[in-house]
Amino acid sequence: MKGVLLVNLGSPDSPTPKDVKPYLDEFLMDERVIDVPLWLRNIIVRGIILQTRPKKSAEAYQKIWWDEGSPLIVISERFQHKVAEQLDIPVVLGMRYGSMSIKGALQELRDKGVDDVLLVPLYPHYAMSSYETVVVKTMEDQEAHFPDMRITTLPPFYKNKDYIKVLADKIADGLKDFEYDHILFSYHGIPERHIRKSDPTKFHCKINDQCCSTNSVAHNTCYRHQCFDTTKRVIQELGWSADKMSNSFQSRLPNDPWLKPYTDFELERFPNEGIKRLAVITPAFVSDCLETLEEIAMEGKDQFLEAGGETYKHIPCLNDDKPWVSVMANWVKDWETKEILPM
Ligand SMILES: C=CC1=C(C)c2cc3[nH]c(cc4nc(cc5[nH]c(cc1n2)c(C)c5CCC(=O)O)C(CCC(=O)O)=C4C)c(C)c3C=C
Ligand SMILES: [Fe+2]
Ligand SMILES: [Fe+2]
Repeated sequence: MKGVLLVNLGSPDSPTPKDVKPYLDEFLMDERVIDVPLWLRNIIVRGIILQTRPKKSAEAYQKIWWDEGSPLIVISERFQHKVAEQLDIPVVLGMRYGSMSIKGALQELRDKGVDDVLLVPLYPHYAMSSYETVVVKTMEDQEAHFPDMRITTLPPFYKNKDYIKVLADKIADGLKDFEYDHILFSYHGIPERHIRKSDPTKFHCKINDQCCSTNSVAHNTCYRHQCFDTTKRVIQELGWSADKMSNSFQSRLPNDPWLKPYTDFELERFPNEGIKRLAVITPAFVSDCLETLEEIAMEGKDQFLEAGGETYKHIPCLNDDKPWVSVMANWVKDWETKEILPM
Protein backbone atom coordinates (compact mmCIF):
# COMPACT_ATOMS: atom_id res chain seq x y z
CA MET A 1 0.00 0.00 0.00
CA LYS A 2 1.17 3.52 -0.83
CA GLY A 3 1.59 6.45 1.57
CA VAL A 4 3.24 9.87 1.79
CA LEU A 5 5.89 11.16 4.19
CA LEU A 6 6.21 14.95 4.30
CA VAL A 7 9.38 16.19 6.02
CA ASN A 8 10.19 19.71 7.16
CA LEU A 9 13.07 21.07 9.23
CA GLY A 10 11.57 21.04 12.74
CA SER A 11 11.45 23.43 15.69
CA PRO A 12 12.21 23.33 19.40
CA ASP A 13 9.46 22.03 21.71
CA SER A 14 9.05 25.43 23.30
CA PRO A 15 10.61 28.89 22.90
CA THR A 16 12.82 28.51 25.98
CA PRO A 17 16.63 28.18 26.10
CA LYS A 18 16.11 24.76 27.80
CA ASP A 19 14.31 23.39 24.71
CA VAL A 20 16.10 25.47 22.07
CA LYS A 21 19.53 24.17 23.13
CA PRO A 22 19.00 20.43 22.40
CA TYR A 23 17.21 21.32 19.16
CA LEU A 24 20.10 23.51 17.98
CA ASP A 25 22.55 20.85 19.14
CA GLU A 26 20.92 18.20 16.91
CA PHE A 27 20.59 20.66 14.00
CA LEU A 28 24.09 22.11 14.05
CA MET A 29 25.83 18.82 14.87
CA ASP A 30 24.47 17.46 11.57
CA GLU A 31 27.57 16.89 9.40
CA ARG A 32 25.69 18.33 6.41
CA VAL A 33 25.01 21.61 8.24
CA ILE A 34 28.32 22.35 10.01
CA ASP A 35 30.44 20.28 7.64
CA VAL A 36 33.73 19.99 9.48
CA PRO A 37 35.33 16.97 11.21
CA LEU A 38 33.49 15.85 14.36
CA TRP A 39 36.15 17.10 16.78
CA LEU A 40 36.04 20.57 15.27
CA ARG A 41 32.23 20.55 15.03
CA ASN A 42 32.14 19.76 18.73
CA ILE A 43 34.29 22.80 19.47
CA ILE A 44 32.41 25.14 17.12
CA VAL A 45 28.90 24.02 18.04
CA ARG A 46 29.11 22.93 21.69
CA GLY A 47 32.09 25.03 22.74
CA ILE A 48 31.14 28.27 21.00
CA ILE A 49 27.67 28.58 19.35
CA LEU A 50 25.62 26.77 22.02
CA GLN A 51 27.14 28.88 24.78
CA THR A 52 25.15 31.95 23.74
CA ARG A 53 22.81 31.18 20.83
CA PRO A 54 20.03 29.26 22.68
CA LYS A 55 19.14 32.33 24.75
CA LYS A 56 19.16 34.64 21.73
CA SER A 57 17.24 32.17 19.56
CA ALA A 58 14.69 31.52 22.33
CA GLU A 59 13.98 35.25 22.52
CA ALA A 60 13.43 35.32 18.78
CA TYR A 61 11.14 32.26 18.93
CA GLN A 62 9.12 33.91 21.73
CA LYS A 63 8.27 36.77 19.40
CA ILE A 64 6.67 34.50 16.79
CA TRP A 65 5.38 31.54 18.84
CA TRP A 66 1.66 30.77 18.54
CA ASP A 67 -0.76 29.41 21.18
CA GLU A 68 -0.78 26.09 19.24
CA GLY A 69 3.04 25.97 19.07
CA SER A 70 5.81 26.70 16.57
CA PRO A 71 4.42 28.28 13.36
CA LEU A 72 6.55 25.97 11.21
CA ILE A 73 5.11 22.87 12.91
CA VAL A 74 1.52 24.11 13.06
CA ILE A 75 1.52 25.21 9.41
CA SER A 76 3.13 21.94 8.31
CA GLU A 77 0.43 19.99 10.20
CA ARG A 78 -2.33 22.04 8.60
CA PHE A 79 -0.77 21.41 5.20
CA GLN A 80 -0.49 17.68 5.92
CA HIS A 81 -4.18 17.42 6.89
CA LYS A 82 -5.38 19.38 3.89
CA VAL A 83 -3.27 17.29 1.47
CA ALA A 84 -4.60 14.11 3.14
CA GLU A 85 -8.18 15.30 2.60
CA GLN A 86 -7.56 15.31 -1.16
CA LEU A 87 -6.09 11.77 -1.22
CA ASP A 88 -7.18 8.21 -0.42
CA ILE A 89 -3.82 7.17 1.03
CA PRO A 90 -2.16 7.97 4.40
CA VAL A 91 -0.14 11.20 4.63
CA VAL A 92 2.17 11.62 7.65
CA LEU A 93 4.54 14.37 8.77
CA GLY A 94 8.05 14.12 10.20
CA MET A 95 10.72 16.65 11.09
CA ARG A 96 14.47 16.35 10.40
CA TYR A 97 15.29 17.73 13.87
CA GLY A 98 13.41 17.83 17.16
CA SER A 99 10.58 15.75 18.52
CA MET A 100 8.56 14.69 15.48
CA SER A 101 11.13 12.22 14.18
CA ILE A 102 11.31 10.76 10.70
CA LYS A 103 11.55 7.28 12.25
CA GLY A 104 8.30 7.90 14.18
CA ALA A 105 6.60 9.05 10.98
CA LEU A 106 7.77 5.94 9.10
CA GLN A 107 6.42 3.81 11.98
CA GLU A 108 3.08 5.60 11.66
CA LEU A 109 3.00 4.68 7.97
CA ARG A 110 3.95 1.07 8.74
CA ASP A 111 1.14 0.87 11.34
CA LYS A 112 -1.28 1.94 8.64
CA GLY A 113 -0.07 -0.87 6.35
CA VAL A 114 2.10 1.30 4.06
CA ASP A 115 5.13 -0.31 2.40
CA ASP A 116 5.55 2.02 -0.60
CA VAL A 117 6.40 5.58 0.44
CA LEU A 118 6.67 8.89 -1.41
CA LEU A 119 9.16 11.01 0.55
CA VAL A 120 8.52 14.75 0.14
CA PRO A 121 11.28 16.98 1.58
CA LEU A 122 9.41 20.27 2.01
CA TYR A 123 12.10 22.32 0.27
CA PRO A 124 11.86 23.63 -3.30
CA HIS A 125 15.67 23.66 -3.71
CA TYR A 126 18.54 21.25 -3.25
CA ALA A 127 21.02 22.00 -0.47
CA MET A 128 23.07 19.48 1.45
CA SER A 129 21.92 21.20 4.67
CA SER A 130 18.21 20.94 3.86
CA TYR A 131 17.01 18.58 1.10
CA GLU A 132 19.96 16.16 1.13
CA THR A 133 20.08 15.65 4.88
CA VAL A 134 16.36 14.78 4.91
CA VAL A 135 16.84 12.19 2.19
CA VAL A 136 19.94 10.67 3.80
CA LYS A 137 18.34 10.46 7.26
CA THR A 138 15.15 8.91 5.88
CA MET A 139 17.15 6.28 3.97
CA GLU A 140 19.21 5.50 7.08
CA ASP A 141 16.06 5.06 9.18
CA GLN A 142 14.43 2.97 6.46
CA GLU A 143 17.44 0.65 6.13
CA ALA A 144 17.85 0.27 9.89
CA HIS A 145 14.20 -0.15 10.92
CA PHE A 146 11.94 -0.69 7.89
CA PRO A 147 14.01 -2.71 5.39
CA ASP A 148 10.91 -3.90 3.51
CA MET A 149 9.69 -0.38 2.77
CA ARG A 150 10.25 1.11 -0.67
CA ILE A 151 11.00 4.83 -0.71
CA THR A 152 10.71 7.12 -3.72
CA THR A 153 11.85 10.72 -3.27
CA LEU A 154 10.25 13.80 -4.80
CA PRO A 155 12.99 15.84 -6.54
CA PRO A 156 13.52 19.54 -5.72
CA PHE A 157 10.49 21.20 -7.33
CA TYR A 158 11.83 24.75 -7.83
CA LYS A 159 11.12 24.73 -11.56
CA ASN A 160 7.88 22.78 -11.63
CA LYS A 161 5.38 24.89 -13.57
CA ASP A 162 2.52 24.38 -11.09
CA TYR A 163 4.72 25.40 -8.17
CA ILE A 164 5.92 28.49 -10.06
CA LYS A 165 2.31 29.38 -10.88
CA VAL A 166 1.12 29.25 -7.25
CA LEU A 167 4.15 31.23 -6.13
CA ALA A 168 3.57 33.90 -8.81
CA ASP A 169 -0.13 34.08 -7.91
CA LYS A 170 0.78 34.48 -4.25
CA ILE A 171 3.06 37.41 -5.07
CA ALA A 172 0.50 39.07 -7.33
CA ASP A 173 -2.13 38.66 -4.63
CA GLY A 174 0.19 39.97 -1.89
CA LEU A 175 0.98 43.07 -3.96
CA LYS A 176 -2.62 43.90 -4.96
CA ASP A 177 -2.85 46.72 -2.45
CA PHE A 178 0.85 47.55 -2.07
CA GLU A 179 2.70 50.13 -4.14
CA TYR A 180 6.33 49.01 -4.41
CA ASP A 181 9.59 50.27 -5.84
CA HIS A 182 11.26 46.87 -5.60
CA ILE A 183 10.64 43.17 -4.83
CA LEU A 184 13.41 41.30 -3.02
CA PHE A 185 13.56 37.51 -3.29
CA SER A 186 15.32 36.59 -0.04
CA TYR A 187 16.48 32.96 0.10
CA HIS A 188 17.98 31.19 3.12
CA GLY A 189 21.77 31.42 2.83
CA ILE A 190 24.33 28.63 2.85
CA PRO A 191 28.13 28.75 3.05
CA GLU A 192 29.75 29.11 -0.40
CA ARG A 193 31.77 26.00 0.40
CA HIS A 194 28.57 23.93 0.32
CA ILE A 195 27.97 24.92 -3.30
CA ARG A 196 31.43 23.67 -4.31
CA LYS A 197 31.06 20.49 -2.27
CA SER A 198 27.77 19.65 -3.99
CA ASP A 199 29.20 20.25 -7.50
CA PRO A 200 29.65 16.76 -9.04
CA THR A 201 31.93 18.15 -11.77
CA LYS A 202 34.14 19.84 -9.14
CA PHE A 203 34.88 22.72 -11.54
CA HIS A 204 31.59 24.27 -12.67
CA CYS A 205 30.47 26.24 -9.64
CA LYS A 206 32.70 29.31 -9.43
CA ILE A 207 30.05 31.37 -7.64
CA ASN A 208 30.48 34.21 -10.13
CA ASP A 209 28.23 36.18 -12.50
CA GLN A 210 28.11 33.49 -15.18
CA CYS A 211 28.21 29.99 -13.71
CA CYS A 212 24.62 29.80 -12.53
CA SER A 213 23.27 30.76 -15.97
CA THR A 214 25.64 28.48 -17.94
CA ASN A 215 24.08 25.06 -18.52
CA SER A 216 25.61 22.33 -16.40
CA VAL A 217 24.79 19.05 -14.74
CA ALA A 218 26.04 20.80 -11.58
CA HIS A 219 22.75 22.68 -11.43
CA ASN A 220 20.93 19.54 -10.28
CA THR A 221 22.60 20.15 -6.92
CA CYS A 222 23.44 23.88 -7.10
CA TYR A 223 21.32 25.75 -4.57
CA ARG A 224 22.42 29.13 -5.95
CA HIS A 225 21.38 28.26 -9.52
CA GLN A 226 18.08 26.84 -8.32
CA CYS A 227 17.26 29.98 -6.30
CA PHE A 228 18.10 32.30 -9.20
CA ASP A 229 16.10 30.07 -11.54
CA THR A 230 13.04 30.23 -9.28
CA THR A 231 13.13 34.03 -9.37
CA LYS A 232 13.57 34.05 -13.16
CA ARG A 233 10.65 31.71 -13.72
CA VAL A 234 8.36 33.56 -11.32
CA ILE A 235 9.11 36.86 -13.06
CA GLN A 236 8.37 35.23 -16.45
CA GLU A 237 5.12 33.83 -15.10
CA LEU A 238 4.10 37.23 -13.72
CA GLY A 239 5.09 38.95 -16.96
CA TRP A 240 6.53 41.82 -14.90
CA SER A 241 9.71 43.77 -15.51
CA ALA A 242 12.83 42.17 -13.99
CA ASP A 243 14.32 45.64 -13.30
CA LYS A 244 12.45 45.96 -10.05
CA MET A 245 13.44 42.57 -8.65
CA SER A 246 16.58 41.08 -7.15
CA ASN A 247 17.86 38.15 -5.11
CA SER A 248 19.56 37.97 -1.74
CA PHE A 249 20.46 35.41 0.93
CA GLN A 250 19.56 35.70 4.60
CA SER A 251 20.40 34.01 7.94
CA ARG A 252 24.12 33.30 8.12
CA LEU A 253 26.55 32.27 10.81
CA PRO A 254 29.80 34.24 11.29
CA ASN A 255 33.27 33.43 9.91
CA ASP A 256 32.58 31.62 6.61
CA PRO A 257 31.69 33.42 3.38
CA TRP A 258 28.01 32.69 2.67
CA LEU A 259 26.08 33.26 -0.54
CA LYS A 260 25.79 36.95 -1.42
CA PRO A 261 24.32 39.49 -1.53
CA TYR A 262 23.34 39.33 2.11
CA THR A 263 19.72 40.32 2.76
CA ASP A 264 20.50 42.57 5.73
CA PHE A 265 23.08 44.52 3.69
CA GLU A 266 20.54 44.96 0.88
CA LEU A 267 17.88 46.23 3.29
CA GLU A 268 20.29 48.90 4.51
CA ARG A 269 21.47 49.80 1.01
CA PHE A 270 18.10 50.07 -0.75
CA PRO A 271 16.80 53.33 0.78
CA ASN A 272 20.02 55.12 -0.26
CA GLU A 273 19.45 53.92 -3.82
CA GLY A 274 15.95 55.41 -3.86
CA ILE A 275 14.07 52.22 -3.02
CA LYS A 276 11.65 53.39 -0.35
CA ARG A 277 8.77 50.91 -0.77
CA LEU A 278 9.89 47.31 -0.56
CA ALA A 279 8.18 43.92 -0.81
CA VAL A 280 10.07 40.81 0.32
CA ILE A 281 9.26 37.23 -0.65
CA THR A 282 11.00 34.19 0.87
CA PRO A 283 10.71 31.29 -1.59
CA ALA A 284 13.25 28.94 0.05
CA PHE A 285 10.59 28.17 2.63
CA VAL A 286 7.20 26.67 1.92
CA SER A 287 5.98 27.41 5.46
CA ASP A 288 6.47 30.54 7.47
CA CYS A 289 8.92 30.05 10.31
CA LEU A 290 11.37 31.88 12.53
CA GLU A 291 13.42 32.98 9.52
CA THR A 292 10.47 34.62 7.77
CA LEU A 293 8.27 35.80 10.65
CA GLU A 294 11.04 37.18 12.86
CA GLU A 295 14.07 37.78 10.67
CA ILE A 296 12.25 39.16 7.62
CA ALA A 297 8.83 40.39 8.77
CA MET A 298 10.09 41.96 12.03
CA GLU A 299 13.87 42.53 12.07
CA GLY A 300 14.12 43.13 8.32
CA LYS A 301 11.31 45.65 8.43
CA ASP A 302 12.94 47.59 11.29
CA GLN A 303 16.28 47.58 9.48
CA PHE A 304 14.78 48.87 6.22
CA LEU A 305 12.73 51.59 7.92
CA GLU A 306 15.66 52.69 10.09
CA ALA A 307 17.81 52.99 6.96
CA GLY A 308 15.28 55.40 5.46
CA GLY A 309 12.71 53.08 3.86
CA GLU A 310 9.05 54.12 4.01
CA THR A 311 6.85 51.05 3.52
CA TYR A 312 7.69 47.37 3.73
CA LYS A 313 5.76 44.18 3.17
CA HIS A 314 6.67 40.55 3.72
CA ILE A 315 4.62 38.30 1.48
CA PRO A 316 3.84 35.10 3.42
CA CYS A 317 4.97 31.65 2.28
CA LEU A 318 2.59 29.25 0.51
CA ASN A 319 1.77 27.68 3.89
CA ASP A 320 -1.54 25.74 3.73
CA ASP A 321 -3.05 27.78 0.88
CA LYS A 322 -5.56 25.78 -1.11
CA PRO A 323 -3.82 26.11 -4.53
CA TRP A 324 -0.52 24.86 -3.07
CA VAL A 325 -2.27 21.97 -1.29
CA SER A 326 -3.86 20.97 -4.61
CA VAL A 327 -0.53 21.13 -6.42
CA MET A 328 1.02 18.78 -3.86
CA ALA A 329 -1.98 16.43 -3.92
CA ASN A 330 -1.76 16.26 -7.72
CA TRP A 331 1.95 15.40 -7.60
CA VAL A 332 1.10 12.55 -5.22
CA LYS A 333 -1.71 11.35 -7.51
CA ASP A 334 0.72 11.33 -10.48
CA TRP A 335 3.10 9.16 -8.47
CA GLU A 336 0.26 6.93 -7.21
CA THR A 337 -1.30 6.29 -10.59
CA LYS A 338 1.48 6.76 -13.17
CA GLU A 339 4.72 6.60 -11.14
CA ILE A 340 5.54 10.06 -12.53
CA LEU A 341 7.37 12.61 -10.41
CA PRO A 342 7.36 16.34 -11.26
CA MET A 343 10.51 18.26 -12.09
C1 LIG B 1 15.93 26.52 2.94
C2 LIG B 1 16.15 25.73 3.87
C3 LIG B 1 17.25 25.88 4.84
C4 LIG B 1 18.62 25.80 4.62
C5 LIG B 1 19.33 25.54 3.32
C6 LIG B 1 19.24 26.04 5.88
C7 LIG B 1 20.62 26.05 6.09
C8 LIG B 1 21.23 26.37 7.30
N1 LIG B 1 20.64 26.85 8.45
C9 LIG B 1 21.58 27.07 9.41
C10 LIG B 1 21.38 27.55 10.72
C11 LIG B 1 20.13 27.84 11.30
N2 LIG B 1 18.92 27.83 10.67
C12 LIG B 1 17.93 28.07 11.58
C13 LIG B 1 16.57 28.10 11.36
C14 LIG B 1 15.95 27.67 10.19
N3 LIG B 1 16.55 27.25 9.03
C15 LIG B 1 15.59 26.86 8.12
C16 LIG B 1 15.80 26.38 6.82
C17 LIG B 1 17.05 26.18 6.23
N4 LIG B 1 18.29 26.24 6.82
C18 LIG B 1 14.32 27.04 8.75
C19 LIG B 1 13.00 26.70 8.12
C20 LIG B 1 14.52 27.56 10.02
C21 LIG B 1 13.45 27.96 11.03
C22 LIG B 1 13.08 26.86 11.97
C23 LIG B 1 11.86 27.21 12.83
O1 LIG B 1 11.71 26.56 13.88
O2 LIG B 1 11.08 28.09 12.51
C24 LIG B 1 18.55 28.26 12.87
C25 LIG B 1 17.82 28.40 14.21
C26 LIG B 1 17.41 29.71 14.56
C27 LIG B 1 18.52 30.63 14.87
O3 LIG B 1 19.18 30.46 15.88
O4 LIG B 1 18.77 31.51 14.03
C28 LIG B 1 19.92 28.13 12.70
C29 LIG B 1 20.99 28.24 13.75
C30 LIG B 1 22.82 26.70 8.86
C31 LIG B 1 24.13 26.76 9.64
C32 LIG B 1 22.62 26.27 7.56
C33 LIG B 1 23.55 25.78 6.52
C34 LIG B 1 24.80 25.51 6.71
FE1 LIG C 1 18.60 27.45 8.61
FE1 LIG D 1 26.62 28.42 -10.45
